[in-house]
Amino acid sequence: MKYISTRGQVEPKGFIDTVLMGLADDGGLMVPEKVPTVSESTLQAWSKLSYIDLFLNIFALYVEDEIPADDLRQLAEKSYANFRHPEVAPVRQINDSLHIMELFHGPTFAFKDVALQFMGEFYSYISKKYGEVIHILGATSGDTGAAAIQGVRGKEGIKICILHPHNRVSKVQELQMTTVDDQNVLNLSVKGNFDDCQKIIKDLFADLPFKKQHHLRAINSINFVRILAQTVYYFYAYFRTQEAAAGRPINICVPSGNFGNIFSGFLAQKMGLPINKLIIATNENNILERFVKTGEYKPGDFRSTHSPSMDIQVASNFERYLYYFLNEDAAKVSAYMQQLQSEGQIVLSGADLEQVQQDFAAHGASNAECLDEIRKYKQQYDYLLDPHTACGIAAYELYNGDNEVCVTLATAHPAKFDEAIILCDIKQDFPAPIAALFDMPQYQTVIDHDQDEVVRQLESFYTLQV
Ligand SMILES: Cc1ncc(COP(=O)(O)O)c(C=O)c1O
Ligand SMILES: N[C@@H](CCOP(=O)(O)O)C(=O)O
Repeated sequence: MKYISTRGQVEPKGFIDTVLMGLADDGGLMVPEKVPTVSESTLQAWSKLSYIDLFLNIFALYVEDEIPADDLRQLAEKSYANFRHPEVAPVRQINDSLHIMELFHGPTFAFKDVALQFMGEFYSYISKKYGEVIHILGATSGDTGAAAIQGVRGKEGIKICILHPHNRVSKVQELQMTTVDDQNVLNLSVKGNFDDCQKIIKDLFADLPFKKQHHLRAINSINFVRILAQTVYYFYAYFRTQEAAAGRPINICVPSGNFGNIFSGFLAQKMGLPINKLIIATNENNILERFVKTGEYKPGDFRSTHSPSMDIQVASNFERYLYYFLNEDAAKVSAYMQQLQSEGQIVLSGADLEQVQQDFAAHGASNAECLDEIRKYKQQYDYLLDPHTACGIAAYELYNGDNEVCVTLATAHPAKFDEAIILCDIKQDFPAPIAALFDMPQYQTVIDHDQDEVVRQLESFYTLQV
């Protein structure tokens, strides 16, 4: 299996080189040269597998012989060993049409752990086996950073620097990142928003001499392995729901920001998983909703909402979708991305827009709707939603048709976002690992939104002996 760039200017690469490259060297995103498809009989066989065995079967199609099967199994087992639920990502039935897949049983209580625990193990393996220097650089609206830091803290041969928007992540997210005192971790709290942080790191990755000199590696969903690891739970969600669905079509509804999570669902669908509808749920930063409803992809004004991890206007995986939408024509993708940069928007209409609407439904929940859903589900089902999942539930309620079943992905534990829960007049108990954070000292450097300052911080971090 080889991987190529959505912009067509990178020589085909193997799996490991693709992971190490992160953002493609031509500014695009890496994708498989050919998406492997699975037959109905394979789906049938996979439907009984444990989470880890399913992971290994899916990864085998993409990694081929680059990582020996025993090594891959060990990496997967280690990655999921410290999840609090034996199933990794259990599915709970809420009522006849709604199932919730809980993706928050990992160490940092958000769905990012599912892929980032594996990435931490994977980078450590590559560093030991091939002597690669791993200097992770990432941007976060709160969850990716916490999960990535947790995945690699204290690991030999790896340093990690995470940029988060100053005062724009929840208190628990901030504490999860900044109470880590390992010498291989640097937290930069940037006076700006997530899009500013993401732009800085993408520009640094695009500076190829800088990237090479400092061995920069990506953990955000620009890295294809993040997408692949997330694909596993779409299969798992589908299989766990099939019996209760009893032949009814199964939709999957996904709280979305950077478009990485839902793109993993799109990939699962391309591989042959018969998901009926993929429903995009966003908040008041509703660029994805506007795109699906009107064909206009245009970053708007940034809004701070009750679901801060989805406060994103520039969704980096949109380019991967565009690539498949444009029938894998890299030249057209480059032209569209050029247009986005020069004109600030991409507009699709007519049959193109109809195609988008066949691929996705989308809803951007208002702040009020988000809180209403939290209150309603607590009252009706005694189930406490986190505000991102609550946006998902609002979209499920709008788009799940009669006689359809929907799995809504619960992307975080409500304890991470108590700011929203308090507004609903609900008092929750914090799980012990979260409660413990409040007594710990914090380590972070607050900086202006300034790429040169990030470079200075990185250069001094990389000279430190850890
Ligand atoms: C809790 C939570 N829900 C949803 C999302 C959106 O996921 P994605 O960025 O992959 O679209 C994020 C972060 O991105 C998140 O942290
Ligand atoms: N919500 C994310 C934003 C970054 O998304 P990623 O999937 O590209 O890592 C976060 O929690 O940081």
